[in-house]
Amino acid sequence: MGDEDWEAEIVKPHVSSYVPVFEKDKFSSGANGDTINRTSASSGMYQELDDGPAQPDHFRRSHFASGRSLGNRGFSNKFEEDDTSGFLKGSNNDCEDNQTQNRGFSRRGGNECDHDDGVQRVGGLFSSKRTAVSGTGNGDPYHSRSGSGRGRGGYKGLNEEVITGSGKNSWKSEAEGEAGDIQGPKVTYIPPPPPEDEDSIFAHYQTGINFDKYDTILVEVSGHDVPPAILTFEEANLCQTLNNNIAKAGYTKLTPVQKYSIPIILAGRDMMACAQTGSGKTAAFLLPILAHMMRDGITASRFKELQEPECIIVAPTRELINQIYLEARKFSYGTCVRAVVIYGGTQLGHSIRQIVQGCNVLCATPGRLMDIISKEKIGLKQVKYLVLDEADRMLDMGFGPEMKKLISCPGMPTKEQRQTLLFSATFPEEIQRLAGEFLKSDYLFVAVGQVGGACRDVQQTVLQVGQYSKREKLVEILQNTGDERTMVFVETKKKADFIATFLCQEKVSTTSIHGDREQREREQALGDFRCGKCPVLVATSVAARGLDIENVQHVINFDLPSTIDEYVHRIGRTGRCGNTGRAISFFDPESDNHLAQALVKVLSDAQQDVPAWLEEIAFSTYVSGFSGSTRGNVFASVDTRKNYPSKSTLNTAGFSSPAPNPVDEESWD
Ligand SMILES: Nc1ncnc2c1ncn2[C@@H]1O[C@H](COP(=O)(O)OP(=O)(O)OP(=O)(O)O)[C@@H](O)[C@H]1O
Repeated sequence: MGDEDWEAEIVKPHVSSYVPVFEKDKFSSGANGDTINRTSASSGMYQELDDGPAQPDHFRRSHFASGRSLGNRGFSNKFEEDDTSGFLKGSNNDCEDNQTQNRGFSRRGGNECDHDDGVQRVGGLFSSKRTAVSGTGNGDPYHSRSGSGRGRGGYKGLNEEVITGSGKNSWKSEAEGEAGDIQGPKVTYIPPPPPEDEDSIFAHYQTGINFDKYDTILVEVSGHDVPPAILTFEEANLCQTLNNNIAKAGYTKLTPVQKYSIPIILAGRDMMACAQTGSGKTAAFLLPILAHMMRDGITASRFKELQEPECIIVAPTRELINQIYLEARKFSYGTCVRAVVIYGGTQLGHSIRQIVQGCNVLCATPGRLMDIISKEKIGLKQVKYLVLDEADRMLDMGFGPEMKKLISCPGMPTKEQRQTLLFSATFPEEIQRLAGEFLKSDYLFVAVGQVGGACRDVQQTVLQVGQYSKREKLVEILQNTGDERTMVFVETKKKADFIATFLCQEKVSTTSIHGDREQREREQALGDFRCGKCPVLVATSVAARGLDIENVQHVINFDLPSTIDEYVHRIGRTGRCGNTGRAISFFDPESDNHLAQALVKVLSDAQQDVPAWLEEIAFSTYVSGFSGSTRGNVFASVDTRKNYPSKSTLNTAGFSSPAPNPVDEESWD
């Protein structure tokens, strides 16, 4: 029995959902009832303030307060003092908190993801036990990564785990943690079931004014024997129930990635697809998979001793996998296919209970998936479809090893026997090369153009703002945006709490999401943001990818991310599905110069204004041979394979009349 007494949990009826783990230690504040866990790993700001008797009352009162009147409160308040005593000092720690200073490949994807299940586990076939490898450069990029950021939910940095509570952060290797001295708390959170009524299941937001402009996007498909694209849902020849569900979801027209991916998947081909944020990649893989499952006549049965899902979908964060599950549930509504979601930060027994009720499509975060497999709660023999959403993230050093373990699990069909589908808005070359291990050699690569990967429906602005002026600028911007739903991205978990608190003090109704918050708090925060109760969400990169939230009009990069790909994902939280949005980024020349060149490329590719000062910085920090990750090409990402034929078309044209290839020739041969 591991840390979580899941067997007992299965037989015992639950007393209640929402069982807080640290009830005593929580303080709750503000009208929305949001809470901050004092014992969480984010020891910085909160513990400093909590521990001392001099904690200002207004801090407690204002945190997550509701109401919004951005008066001229100025900045000469308690937080000014904190600038030097707490936050700014702390922010240096913060930077170490989550990250190595390496800004390259090893940090791709930002600082947070969901490796863990909230408890530390030892032993077992797929135990979380990992060897901390201190060195890099052994030739295998996967070997130099950390295992799971365990404990409280976040990615703690490569090979390291932050031990808090001593007043300053110290570093500890994972191997030490494995010895058992950092036992995570037992996770008891049971997420509330999603609403079951049809209206809620099919609730959707409207496509935007630029939805039809998708028709002018260039698409390139490379590989042999490419199935022709379809132009309408009817051409996909899906069964009636699926068609009904598509109609109820409000889909009348295919997006480009759907036009190309659906026939490829229906033809049984492996594929890697890169398409801009918010352009419908989820339905692009769900619909053909469900169509095949319906054709093959599978039925979920709670009476099977061992559940053997036909489809496994993995994604890097809990909130994203939950969203994918809701899409799967929507499209499979009224069919015999049952989708299940399991993710970390929730009670393991709850995950198992969901599975044993019947599971055809298993949506999972990697940590929880490997746990369930190690406990032999699912069999893998029937897996016909394996989907990696945010595939570049799933294959990087953070999750890649977990994914490698997954495909070599006992019973898992080989890549020749299953269909593997990789989707993302970004796909760096080095990750594409790693992906070969997962895909059949004749996989197809679909690149749905949007220059540099940033969505053109997002109006991008970059402002030069030094570290010390950022808060003032943030408030100034929020004063002008009224109640617009805004996501504010910061680089560290502690800073997320700090800025959320600061904004609440400024009477901006704000909540925050990051990996040190309990899962219940994360879901509450997202819920409050989604429904507009808190129109501002301060987030770390844990919310950068995939989240599809109605009416996010605005993304602010309070801190720029370390990679340009992460920037593309973050700003993609707005301007989705033909809607327009705005992104404002604070560029601090003290820390962000390494991004200048890539930013100039992304901005100019998306036909945005490029500030002269940014061009100057880019020029002065010029790195020869830079192509902006996989950029330097009209497509977000290009197929790195050589000698594969490719065709690019306007996506309305199928493959019959290829448009002139706008791609520089050396990239496509
Ligand atoms: N054909 C369609 N017609 C109308 N709405 C659609 C269509 N396809 C997808 N959508 C909607 O567009 C929104 C964005 O889709 P989705 O989340 O799949 O984008 P994505 O490409 O996966 O984005 P990201 O790269 O950020 O993960 C969703 O609300 C989805 O329901």
